[in-house]
Amino acid sequence: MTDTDTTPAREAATPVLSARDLRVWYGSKRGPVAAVDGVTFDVRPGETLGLVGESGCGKSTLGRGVLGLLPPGAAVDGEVRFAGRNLVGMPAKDLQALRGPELGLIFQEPMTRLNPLMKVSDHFEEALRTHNRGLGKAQIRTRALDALRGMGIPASRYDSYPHEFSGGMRQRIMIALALVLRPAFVVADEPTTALDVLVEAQIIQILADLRRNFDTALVLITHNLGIVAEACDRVAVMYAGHIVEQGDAREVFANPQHPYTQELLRSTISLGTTGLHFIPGAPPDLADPPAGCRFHPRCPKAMRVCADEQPPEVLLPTGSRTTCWLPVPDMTTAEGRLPLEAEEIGVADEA
Ligand SMILES: Nc1ncnc2c1ncn2[C@@H]1O[C@H](COP(=O)(O)OP(=O)(O)OP(=O)(O)O)[C@@H](O)[C@H]1O
Repeated sequence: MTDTDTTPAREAATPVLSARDLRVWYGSKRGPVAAVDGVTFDVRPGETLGLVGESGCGKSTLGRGVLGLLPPGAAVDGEVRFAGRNLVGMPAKDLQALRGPELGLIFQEPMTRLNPLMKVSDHFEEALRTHNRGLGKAQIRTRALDALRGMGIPASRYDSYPHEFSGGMRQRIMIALALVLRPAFVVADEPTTALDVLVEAQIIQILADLRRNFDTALVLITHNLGIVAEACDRVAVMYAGHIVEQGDAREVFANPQHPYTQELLRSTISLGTTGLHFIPGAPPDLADPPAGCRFHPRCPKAMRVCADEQPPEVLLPTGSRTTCWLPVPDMTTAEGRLPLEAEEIGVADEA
């Protein structure tokens, strides 16, 4: 396959958001936790980038770091280009002004984001008034009801309180609230985790409509590889603070290059699953990650070089990128390519 075979027209569009060498640390008793450690990616208009990886690999930190929504005590470095400006280091007031009308975030716990004392209508009025001062009450109502209808919430519930809705409905209200401002870029962090599969399918459909209708660029953080296969144009696979593989979602799923992606895909349950596969061991402590490739202690294809040196990022003919020594035989010695025995890396017992 050539580059052009797998490159959609969208690839040519200027990215809405570009992250370059983004790093985020948290302070901890054990020293700094490098939760995002040198991450680079682009998201283009109307594109959905799925961000996947095991728990604790830094997905939420990346999503929040991009939007400047990190807790106190977190440090961030690198560049996040959006509308010609770098969001990293931008004054809080300027960032606050971009959030909502330009940058949106959909969280996974709606009840903690909706004010129990405010009706749904109050939430919409507050969001729209803050960012569209010229809108009258009737216009606000029309915009809000349109957004709610799109989420399957009837107009008759406009004046209800959050506790009067089911969990799935509250999540849809939250999404409507984030989308009513039509932001150019949205991070959706596990937006469907707590929901049943029918509501989940509905929300994924709504997110797809959103990018089709408004060209919204979306980063979708999820544990569910099925959702990525169905709803994402591109996928980025995160392991221990790094993106280890990224590319066209269909290409990566059909032809995963990084052993971590291969293992992650093997661990997924499907109708054809005959036995359960899991990846031995656990992601490393990010306050003290292993030298070389961070996946090497768990990698079934690890070589000596993987334990010693960080792998380079390799651009593959398909347009995918992988950070792995396997595709670069000419960059290491024959000895470096000898297989690494499990006992040499201390995971023999766990495996
Ligand atoms: N506020 C914090 N203070 C200190 N460490 C944190 C904080 N938030 C996250 N971490 C650490 O940063 C690392 C990445 O966490 P993060 O929540 O970003 O991962 P994740 O891939 O989104 O996980 P999950 O899928 O479970 O949400 C973990 O080691 C976590 O313990």
